[in-house]
Amino acid sequence: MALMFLPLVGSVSVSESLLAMVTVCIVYLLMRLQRPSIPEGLRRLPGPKPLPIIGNVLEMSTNPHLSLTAMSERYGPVYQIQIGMRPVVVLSGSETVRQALIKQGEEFSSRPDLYSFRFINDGKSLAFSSDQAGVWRARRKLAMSALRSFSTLEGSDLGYSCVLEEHICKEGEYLVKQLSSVMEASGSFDPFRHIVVSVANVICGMCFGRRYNHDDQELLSLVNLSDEFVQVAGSGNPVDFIPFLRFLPSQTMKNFLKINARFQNFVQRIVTEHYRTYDKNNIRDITDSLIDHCEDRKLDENSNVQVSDEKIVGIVNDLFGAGFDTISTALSWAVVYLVAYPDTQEKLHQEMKDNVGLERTPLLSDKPNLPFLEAFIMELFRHSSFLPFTIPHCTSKDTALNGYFIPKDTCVFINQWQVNHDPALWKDPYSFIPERFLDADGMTVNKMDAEKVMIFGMGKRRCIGEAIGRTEVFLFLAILIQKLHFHELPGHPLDMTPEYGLTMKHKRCQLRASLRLCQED
Ligand code: HEM
Repeated sequence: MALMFLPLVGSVSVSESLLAMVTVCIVYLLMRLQRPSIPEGLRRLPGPKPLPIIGNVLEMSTNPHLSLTAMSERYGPVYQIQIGMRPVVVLSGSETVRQALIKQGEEFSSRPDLYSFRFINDGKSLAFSSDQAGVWRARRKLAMSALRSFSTLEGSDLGYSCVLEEHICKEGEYLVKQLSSVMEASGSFDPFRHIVVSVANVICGMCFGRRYNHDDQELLSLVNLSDEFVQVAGSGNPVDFIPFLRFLPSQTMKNFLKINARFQNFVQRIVTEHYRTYDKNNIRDITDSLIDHCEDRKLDENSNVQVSDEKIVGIVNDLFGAGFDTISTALSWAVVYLVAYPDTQEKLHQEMKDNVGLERTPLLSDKPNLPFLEAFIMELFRHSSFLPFTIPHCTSKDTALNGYFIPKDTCVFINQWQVNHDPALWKDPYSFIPERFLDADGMTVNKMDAEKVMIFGMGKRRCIGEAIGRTEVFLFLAILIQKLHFHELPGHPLDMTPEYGLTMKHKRCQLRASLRLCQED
């Protein structure tokens, strides 16, 4: 268990360690003396007894989604752990999560001020920063409207319902060609390495009006760094909660800072170019539309909230970052599941053949005729739960949940993984069974069951890219299933153990794919 500290702890002298420990002990004792009193009628939160200084860090293990799920079986859907000296409330169970994020949404919608979040987008991230509520609301509204207008724009080609669909279909077809040529040249391919470029190109098109070649070194070096980003930004990173760890040398933290700086530079250069070529009468993409908002000073006319230009244009940084990592993780997992469950892969291909055919590119309008594909995607979201926790939340005032008192400014973890594996909600939750989402006739997806899956969060902080995410996963996957047959590389058995982080990825692997012939029986 202590292994999780190793990347964070370097060589320090004995006297420095002692001084740090004594300081921490004093702070710990002071904090215990200051424990909030519980208002009448409410109870103190249950939870495991914390150790001095480190709290419950050792019990969290390297897979907090599993250990915190196990704790919820013991302490119930609302309990408190302590990471270092900071109390953290953990929520699980669909009803409790819904109560907190929807019915008491206002009280649970802030973000905690966590150390690692200060480096994301230079501390100005829409998703991670602890912006004051009015500023966050204004930026979120702007981001949603920019996303909506640039994803629903009319496509230039006949047959596409919108520019988003056109982008995805073109990138999907290009991805098939790319995988085929890599297969021809090398005999195997790394799914994440190629999917991430195709997905990044879709969001780059919307945000910056450009696409990149699959061999573009600058884009590749950026998108392939996301593994280290998500490891640090995942819920429960000790450095966010144990202040003295910040002063110890850590390669992981150094890499995290480097990734953020590189990301920031990449976007900043594109934004500067956009400012230089901005033309009010020709708004080319989301970056232009955000610059336009700044120029017009039309932001949120109904409120007096002032948001800096930097924070407005910086929204594009969040959209680009969230827009490629989440979707490429989902799609890369999807390909791995297709290989792990070959009968399911064949059933999906057969459904495609029967309802779309093998000649034309699948479209969004085919969705109602591909219920098994929809069920497969729901089961992929549920079973992999590749976003095991939402981004941490924080209480904006003293509140109560299920009769327990939760003080203002308490960090809150929402365990999506637990909701998706709760035996009270799902029969045989650890098995991968896409059919569980189909009605008895096998022809329609049961919407009530589909809504129980939690992967985009819920309530006021719910993901603003959900519609785009669902569209991309569906269309890219439809194209891949129609055109390619995926297999294991002999001698390289699949390892489906996820690596914990903000988004959990499968281990990098080599797979094989063969082109499906159009006249195949
Ligand atoms: C399959 C794809 C995706 C998944 C599973 C996903 C999931 C999530 C989750 C769990 C959250 C945190 C919710 C919370 O803290 O309660 C979130 C937030 C967010 N997502 Fe996504 N997301 C996806 C795609 C996207 C895309 C494509 C974009 C943008 C183009 C995007 C933009 C954002 C933003 C800006 C936030 C922060 C919202 C806020 O704090 O107000 N996401 N997403």
